Amino acid sequence: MKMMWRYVLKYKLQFIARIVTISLVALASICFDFLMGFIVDIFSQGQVDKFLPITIMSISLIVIMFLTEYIDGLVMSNYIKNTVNYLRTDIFSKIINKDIRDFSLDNSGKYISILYNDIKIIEESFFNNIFQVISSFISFIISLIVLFSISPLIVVFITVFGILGFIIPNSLSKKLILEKNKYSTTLEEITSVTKDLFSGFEVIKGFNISSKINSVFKKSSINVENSKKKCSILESIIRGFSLSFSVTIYLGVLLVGGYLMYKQNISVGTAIIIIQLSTHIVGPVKTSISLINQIKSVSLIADKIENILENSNCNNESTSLENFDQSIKIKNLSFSYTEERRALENINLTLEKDKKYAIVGESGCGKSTLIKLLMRYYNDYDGEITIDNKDIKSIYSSNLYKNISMIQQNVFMFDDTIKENIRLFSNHTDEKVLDTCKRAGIINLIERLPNGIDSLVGENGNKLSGGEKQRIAIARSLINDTKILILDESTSALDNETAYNLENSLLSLEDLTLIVVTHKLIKSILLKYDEIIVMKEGKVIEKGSFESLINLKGYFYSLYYIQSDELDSI
Ligand SMILES: Nc1ncnc2c1ncn2[C@@H]1O[C@H](COP(=O)(O)OP(=O)(O)OP(=O)(O)O)[C@@H](O)[C@H]1O
Repeated sequence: MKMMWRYVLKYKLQFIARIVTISLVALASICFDFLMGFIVDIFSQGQVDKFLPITIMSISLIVIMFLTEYIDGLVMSNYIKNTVNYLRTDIFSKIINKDIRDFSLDNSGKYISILYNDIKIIEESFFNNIFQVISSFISFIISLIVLFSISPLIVVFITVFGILGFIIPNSLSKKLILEKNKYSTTLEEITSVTKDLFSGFEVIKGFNISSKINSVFKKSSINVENSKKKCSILESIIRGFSLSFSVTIYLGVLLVGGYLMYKQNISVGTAIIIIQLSTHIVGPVKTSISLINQIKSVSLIADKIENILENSNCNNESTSLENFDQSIKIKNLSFSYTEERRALENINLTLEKDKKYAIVGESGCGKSTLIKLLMRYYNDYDGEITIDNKDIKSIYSSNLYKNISMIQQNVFMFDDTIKENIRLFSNHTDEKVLDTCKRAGIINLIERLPNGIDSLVGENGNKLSGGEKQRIAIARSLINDTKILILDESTSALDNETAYNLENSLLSLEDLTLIVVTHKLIKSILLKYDEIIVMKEGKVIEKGSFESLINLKGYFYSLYYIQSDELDSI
């Protein structure tokens, strides 16, 4: 909850300004009560000479009430705009700065739900209500002081019933807090489910499972509505209690005021002022209980957001790496995703600058995991990875990712132009983008498109083929003159000829350290690698040139034999 108060007070001046403006609105409304009393007294006592001044006062008050209400609205909308925007962008940046392990602990639908559903609940139940409570409190105190000066008896009566009216509904608030939290969880679930179902649209159609999917969605939707219904019922019980107590107070004040007037202790005008002021006491007692409960109900949501945003890894970046000059060294590297099984075990490797490495092995042997650690996707491994003798954990991200980049099997495309997808919103010129397109082998595609590099790729590149997306991803790395390029099955979507040409051209780039994870064991390509790293069950079991591994007649030999008909010709 502390986190929420930090956001509430982020724009302190605007917060204070809003308190001032709501106080003015409350004061203007109390002035109106007095004015009503004065007007009644003037006429009941026949003071005609005061008619003109009271008319002028009335007109002035109308103008003041309009202005205070208008200024208060302006101040409030400004405050909410800035605070909610700050809250949302801050949460977004915390999510985006998570490391991959932390990020993948939660379904991305949860993050989306925080950014939209939870923030909406927080805006409505927390930010708006805080000011309403403050406003009610100000009206309550002023009215109470004024009433006390008129009749202490009325104040005693109000205080007793006010306290009772506060305590009883308040005891229901804990239940409401829990229900609100459940409601937020069901919203999260439905967002995750919807996101997953839409992502799998093609599978749903292809396997004709629309009706089953409808029932999955219906179940989530029913959960949301049931949970919302429980919250509404609880809120109406709380409102019912508040209403009963406030009506009791209101009627009690009326009776005492009427009695005082009957005894001629007070004038008719003063009786009207008492009745009017009591509405400023009853109103706040009635509303602030449910407002305070709504504010409290946000506390569990706030705690949940805080937990989700917590980052288990602290940032240790303190070393610069302007250029990659020597080698990457991996020493005694072990890593597990889960406690049950090691994905990598005691890996020792040296990858020298400008050399070309192929990593091979059966599916699930740990190839992708190894390169994810090289990319620093995960930090919690045993052993050490250094680049030019600098621990990669300590290298500034900006330096690390300037020197090293990776292209994966599934290429992510922004819903933007080919140009922006290649230069990733940096300042490279069109000429440079086109030149890179040539090197990555997509210039033919670009020339066919009416808008060239300014053509839109569609949501996640759905206007492009898998092979085109992979070539755009390669161009994305080449444009930044990356020193170390890692390909994780990146040519899998290309036809054999294109894949061969692309890999060949990357292998011929002299100032590039190339690390390629591959399943395709093609002799003519493998011969060009300086070293082939062979993995099995999380370990590096063989390494060397193609010739030496074949001569070894070990694991690589059998892998190659299974895949290749060429063996006889070696
Ligand atoms: N995020 C994850 N959580 C838990 N286990 C994982 C995760 N990613 C991979 N693994 C497991 O770690 C092991 C190594 O996976 P990895 O993806 O590195 O294999 P790979 O050799 O690249 O396989 P492939 O050639 O099929 O891509 C596998 O047993 C896999 O199931």
